[in-house]
Amino acid sequence: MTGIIISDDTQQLATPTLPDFLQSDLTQCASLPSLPTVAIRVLEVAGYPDATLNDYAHAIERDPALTLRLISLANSAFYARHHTETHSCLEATSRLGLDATLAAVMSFSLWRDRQADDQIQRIWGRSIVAALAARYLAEQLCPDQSNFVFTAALLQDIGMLALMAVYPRDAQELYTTMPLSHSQISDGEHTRFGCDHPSVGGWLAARWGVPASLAQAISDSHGEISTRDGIPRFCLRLSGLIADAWLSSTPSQLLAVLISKLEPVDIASSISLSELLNSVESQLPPLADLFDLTMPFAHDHEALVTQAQHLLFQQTLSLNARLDAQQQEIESLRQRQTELEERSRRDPLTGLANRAWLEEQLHLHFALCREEERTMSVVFIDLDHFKKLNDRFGHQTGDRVLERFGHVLGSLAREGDLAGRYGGEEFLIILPGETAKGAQRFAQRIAKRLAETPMEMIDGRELFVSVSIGIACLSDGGFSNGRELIDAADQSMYFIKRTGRGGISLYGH
Ligand SMILES: Nc1nc2c(ncn2[C@@H]2O[C@H](COP(=O)(O)OP(=O)(O)OP(=O)(O)O)[C@@H](O)[C@H]2O)c(=O)[nH]1
Repeated sequence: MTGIIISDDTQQLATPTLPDFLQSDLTQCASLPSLPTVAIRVLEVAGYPDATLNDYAHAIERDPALTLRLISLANSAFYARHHTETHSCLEATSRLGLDATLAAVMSFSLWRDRQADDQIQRIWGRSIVAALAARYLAEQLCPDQSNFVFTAALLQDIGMLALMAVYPRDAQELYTTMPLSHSQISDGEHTRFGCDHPSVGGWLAARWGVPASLAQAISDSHGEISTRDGIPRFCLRLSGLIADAWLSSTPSQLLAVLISKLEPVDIASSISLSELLNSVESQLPPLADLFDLTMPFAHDHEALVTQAQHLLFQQTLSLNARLDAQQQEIESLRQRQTELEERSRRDPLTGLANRAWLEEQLHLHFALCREEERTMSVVFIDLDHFKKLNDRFGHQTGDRVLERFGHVLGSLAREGDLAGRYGGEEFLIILPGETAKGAQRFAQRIAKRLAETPMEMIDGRELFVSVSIGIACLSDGGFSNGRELIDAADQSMYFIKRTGRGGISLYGH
């Protein structure tokens, strides 16, 4: 038998704190759920480390109605499975165990003087379903804590009773929207009261003087489903969600959500949801009778769980389809972005790199070659007498010549080289790793190709163009940046222009 023992340790657990206004309203509320003297006396007994069952029984026997209820509970199918009938308070208490006795005393006491309106019926209905589910889970996962988990689950919603007493109208509005899940109710409570009912419940329980560990469990009862805060908390929190599903008009949908929440929790794979629901259903009627409750809905559990799994499967399929569609969209956006980036680097007439991309790449290669102590060269090309060509044959012919020249240049550049149009009829080729001699050979190949290849046919006559080429090599000039390298190649090119055009000049040679 496991009892709730108040030790110094448990007393040190944090008492839930509430907003000041709420604490003051709760404290001043005359109709706040309270415990009758007998329940207070039982709590006092629970506080003695060496309290005996006899002490409990004596405290309870002062209230004959309560005693009768406890005896009925002990004789109910839930507790009496393998026992003979109990007739005394002492026998009942020893059969129930201290935790269940305490929970029963408090629940009956709280329940007894309340009008059994629909709302309260639902709150207690949920608590009872949750308590049975919590007990089943705890028996599977942490058997030595099952009484504690049962008690905490049974009392997890007492904060709702307190809020109904203090703010009847607000609570009425909020709770008539039930069946909402309790996480939705908690959101509404936060908006209206600045905190939710589990915190209020924990505060109220602490005020009654229940063991601090129990008050803490009540205030933690609606947290996230994980085993991070321990298995008993996991059972407690899961029990509330099961009760939400049980009471819902669309149980399979809530169960589907629940199954997906349980998927990442390792320990959950050992729980059979349909067995759990069957167990709750078989134990519910006697317990509901004891509380004079209309029994919450009965369900076909096998069908319900299958339906929930089917629903989850469909949701997963449609989620996957949505993810696929999103993935495709992201892929096509990525492609489009790559295309746009590529286009923004190209000269539209020749298809070669544009000036901005040439300069960016030149600075990169310059820095890299210096760092790796490699050389590099740039080749600056200017078409000769291009103005005359335009004037004589027209701008369109000029464009076609530029386009074809760009094609020739592109075909002569090797992998790793970057050929581009620097502006107008000027072209630049970056040759990473290339010496001045190598760059010169490259320039000669261009000149040779131009001498052999007409750039245009005009009235059946071939039109050839010549170019002036300047070359600068990193090893030849003590250059400190890419800009200086281009300027040097440009100067060499102008030397050719000045000395008659159609030639190649190497900077510094
Ligand atoms: N068709 C065409 N012409 C262009 C383009 N860009 C620049 N030009 C022309 O190219 C000509 C360049 O003239 P200049 O700078 O005097 O050079 P040049 O006539 O080649 O003389 P030199 O370089 O001294 O041989 C100008 O008439 C520009 O209008 C273009 O995209 N298409």
